[in-house]
Amino acid sequence: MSIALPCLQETVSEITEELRGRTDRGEVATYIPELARVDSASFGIAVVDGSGQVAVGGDADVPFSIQSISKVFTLTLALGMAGDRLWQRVGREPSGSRFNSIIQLENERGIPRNPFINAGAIAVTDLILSGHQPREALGEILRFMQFLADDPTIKIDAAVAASELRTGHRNSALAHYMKSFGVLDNPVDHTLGVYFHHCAIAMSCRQLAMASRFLAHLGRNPATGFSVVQPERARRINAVMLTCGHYDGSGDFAYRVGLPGKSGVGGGILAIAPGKASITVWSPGLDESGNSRLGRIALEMLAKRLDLSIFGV
Ligand SMILES: NC(=O)CC[C@H](N)C(=O)O
Repeated sequence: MSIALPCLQETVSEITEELRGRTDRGEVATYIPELARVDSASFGIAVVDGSGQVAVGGDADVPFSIQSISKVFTLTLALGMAGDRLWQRVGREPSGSRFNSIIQLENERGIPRNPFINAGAIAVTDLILSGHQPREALGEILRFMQFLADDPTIKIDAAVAASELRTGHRNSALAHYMKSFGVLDNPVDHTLGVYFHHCAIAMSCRQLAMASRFLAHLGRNPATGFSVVQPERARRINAVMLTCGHYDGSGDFAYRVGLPGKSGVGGGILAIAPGKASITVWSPGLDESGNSRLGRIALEMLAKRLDLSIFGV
């Protein structure tokens, strides 16, 4: 059993109070029309430590669209299915490009740089889909999230999925382009359908922090002792989160926060303090790289005050 983080709830409450009045929140994503309807003033934070202590602030129990944060969990599932064979389809290098960029695919035989940019996540979804109907693959992903969070109420927001299905021309282009290189096995519309729906899972900060406990604790759920992945795999997923989890903002996030993290265009950020805590923040306004602006600031404050950076003080 890990030691409880001292002053956890006080620190989380202080940060929530300090950030509540900030007006420089960035811009809410509008390219998925349904996401534009979210209240930009929302702000939530949840931290779960290894002793089971949960600290929350603001809108920690309001479900939001997890978007690309789902890619951490699809990567975990796909590694469980395909093992290291997965790395033949997708690299593990930072792209230095926007999350939905297509340019590297042409020179790199349709192999996406990493599993967290859109192209990479679509390739990972295609692996999960192999041999299954889209509905079964999606059910598997959703049940995995419910199991990890220990919460069967987690759902897919059908309006967000439909909104992205209608407008996701870039993702469709990425998928067709990869298919032309033979990187995708399944019909493109099946793969995209599953991808859009797993991005549209709605979860609260608390649910996401609970679901990612295994990444902070050597692959095990510290509450039950259940092993989700081997310690080595948890370490490697965290490594890819640190180097690639914030697209072309990954270097800046590591510099400022010093934790493996994964952002989503819904304004959520999942961060892992190995051996200590799993953390989720949510503020829908984004910076120029498509990462939550206030979310990153909140994590920077939290890591500093609780001494969480993996690089030391
Ligand atoms: N950065 C993100 O969260 C992007 C995910 C979004 N569903 C997309 O494909 O564009």
